[in-house]
Amino acid sequence: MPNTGRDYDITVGCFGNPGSYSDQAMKESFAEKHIKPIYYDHFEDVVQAVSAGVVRYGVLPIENSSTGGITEVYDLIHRYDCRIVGEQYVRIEHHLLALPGTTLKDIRTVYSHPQGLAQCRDFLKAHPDWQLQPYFSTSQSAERVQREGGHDAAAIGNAISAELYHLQVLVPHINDNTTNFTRFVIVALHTEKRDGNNKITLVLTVRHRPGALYHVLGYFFYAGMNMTHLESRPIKGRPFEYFFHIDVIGSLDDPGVVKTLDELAGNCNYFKILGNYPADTGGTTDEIRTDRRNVGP
Ligand SMILES: O=C(O)C(=O)C[C@]1(C(=O)O)C=C[C@@H](O)C=C1
Repeated sequence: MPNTGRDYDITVGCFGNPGSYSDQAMKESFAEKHIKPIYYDHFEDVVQAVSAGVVRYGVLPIENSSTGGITEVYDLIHRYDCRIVGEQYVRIEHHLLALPGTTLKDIRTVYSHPQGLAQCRDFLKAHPDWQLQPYFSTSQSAERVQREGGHDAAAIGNAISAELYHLQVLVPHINDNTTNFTRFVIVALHTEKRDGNNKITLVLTVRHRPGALYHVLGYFFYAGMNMTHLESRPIKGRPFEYFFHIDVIGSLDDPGVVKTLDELAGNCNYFKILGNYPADTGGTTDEIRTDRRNVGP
């Protein structure tokens, strides 16, 4: 994040409450800053707070290595006209959390964020009698189990939540995919220009004719720009037409990249740059790369 010289001023909107994975992402991303976090129950609240200037930045999950794009977040960033100014990968290690003394036989209800439930589907399938209850975030689920104080409930969340909300880890490492990562984005109202911005996020629509997307992707291929993500989102009121959200490696300081994007924009019905920011190249991404070699069904 940029050094504003007035770090104590930095208000950051974060999804969930203390202990959520978004909280973890925020703390890693702003590790060297003094921030004032404000927590929100819904993804939209975070984006709205950024858009209204209540917070300077917002932290939201956008993509998971097991369950794919968190489509609501793509739509919100675009709809509220926010910009992406950073990204942070976090390794997701889900555990089954319950009050000390709880046994598996006691459990009737399991709370978690829908993503938490989706990422532990195989483990949960082995307990068909449990009622799966989607709740705001993983950490709020843990907090609820503590607050309600019953041995008939458990939450899916991380070890930080277990500690914060005085729960025991009843079953560790319950995510289906042992190499489970979520990519978080840092959003702001405006683009931030700084050295090391090497990833670009775009949103565009293509002309309605055969091969239009192929044609668009060809620009990246011929410019040698590595495309790291493509997500299609339906356009409201225009059935079977899509916004394409695209991440490519490149910097807007590079005249070749700017020229390629200009040409590309000329071939789209709609084209917007949502951000140019430093790709997260921390230790986690090296782990992801290693894991990519272990592909399987
Ligand atoms: O519930 C949380 O703790 C969150 O930060 C949300 C969230 C998500 O929506 O993807 C973040 C990371 C994990 O993938 C599971 C849940």
